[in-house]
Amino acid sequence: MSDLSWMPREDGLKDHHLWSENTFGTEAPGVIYEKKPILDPQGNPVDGVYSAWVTLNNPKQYNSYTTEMVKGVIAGFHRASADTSVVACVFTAMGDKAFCTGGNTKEYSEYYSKRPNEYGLYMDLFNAMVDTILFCKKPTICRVNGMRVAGGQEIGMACDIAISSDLAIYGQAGPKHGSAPDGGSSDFLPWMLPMELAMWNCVSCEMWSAYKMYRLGLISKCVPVIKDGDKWVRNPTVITDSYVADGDLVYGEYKTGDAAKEARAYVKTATTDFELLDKEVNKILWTYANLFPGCLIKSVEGVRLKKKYFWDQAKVINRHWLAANMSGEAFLGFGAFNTKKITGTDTIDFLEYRRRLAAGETLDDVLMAAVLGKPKE
Ligand SMILES: CC(C)(COP(=O)(O)OP(=O)(O)OC[C@H]1O[C@@H](n2cnc3c(N)ncnc32)[C@H](O)[C@@H]1OP(=O)(O)O)[C@@H](O)C(=O)NCCC(=O)NCCSC(=O)C1=CCCCC1=O
Repeated sequence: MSDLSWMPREDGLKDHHLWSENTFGTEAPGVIYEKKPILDPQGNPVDGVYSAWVTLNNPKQYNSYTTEMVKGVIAGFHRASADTSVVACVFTAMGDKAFCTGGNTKEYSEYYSKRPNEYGLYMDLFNAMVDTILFCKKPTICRVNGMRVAGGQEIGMACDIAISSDLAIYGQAGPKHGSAPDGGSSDFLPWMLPMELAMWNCVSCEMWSAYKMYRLGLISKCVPVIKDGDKWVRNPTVITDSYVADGDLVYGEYKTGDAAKEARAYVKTATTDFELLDKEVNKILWTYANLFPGCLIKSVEGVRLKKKYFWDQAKVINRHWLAANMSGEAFLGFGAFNTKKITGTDTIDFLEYRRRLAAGETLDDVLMAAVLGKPKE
């Protein structure tokens, strides 16, 4: 007897989503979740297969993520993961300035500093955000629409592939503003850049151009977004027309002097258009759509495993250090950045801080007041 109709079976689709659509919204600050049809190479939408877009929406604060937004990102990647009609998940942000500049420094300074237990709970959410990106059962693409800095760099690197606007800058901010790049950068950067460059990028807080990161292999592609009439203009603040000058590598380095001033002035008033960025994203989505979904995600996760290796080892102990640090250097660093309009300076007096530590002073309010800026008259 070959008919199995006698076996009891349950029909229909189960709902595997953990969060409702209410986690998302279109009001800033927030996270937008959208499903968009996959486009064929001619730009025509195809039936029944989608990309999921998770969009950080806090452009006034350079798309830094608030606590609520962290929850939105977790929900977004989980929703994409559990939706079989989704081919891949695109992680991007609103506007043309920033993809994300990390944790919200206003929240860090005004709420989390001097509240280490609260920040520990926040870090549990932050870690879950990186975990959910790395767990997503769909390939993930970071569509870098602008600067990718600090925690923004970390959640961006958690994605499988990055396609970038050529106006974007990349770097860390922690050691300057009171934290350590422990939300993924100290784990991912040494895989993705040569070790010495990973070290310098992690600690120096220098901002490197998208072209430099393209040259170094941190990102897959970097495209122009300035449109002058019908002409695309590559970021004029960066050297892109030569590789070597005077025996040194120059491709991707910033121009200096008058050339830099002129280029910066041009960029300030230029019109941006993300058509080429979206074309690149669509090309990748189309490639994915035409692969076996099971074999594709197994291959992706096989590579991700290596990224996860160091992240998984350090994320829990890092959470505890970051929580404790909220009572010390984070109070100073994020406090200085958050009060820059009041004091006129966005960092502490590092040298005075070092002198006082060397003299064995306690880290009390007297020391803190001595190294922070003062309200302007
Ligand atoms: C270098 C910058 C990214 C860009 O500098 P610049 O181009 O000069 O712009 P600004 O004038 O500084 O910024 C424009 C306005 O945006 C506000 N802004 C920018 N970033 C943030 C942020 N992260 N949170 C809140 N608001 C932000 C800025 O205040 C301006 O507002 P205004 O009202 O004055 O117009 C520079 O902006 C910069 O360094 N930003 C701070 C980066 C930072 O320190 N991020 C947090 C690092 S820590 C972190 O992300 C972590 C993640 C997980 C693990 C632990 C951890 O610490």
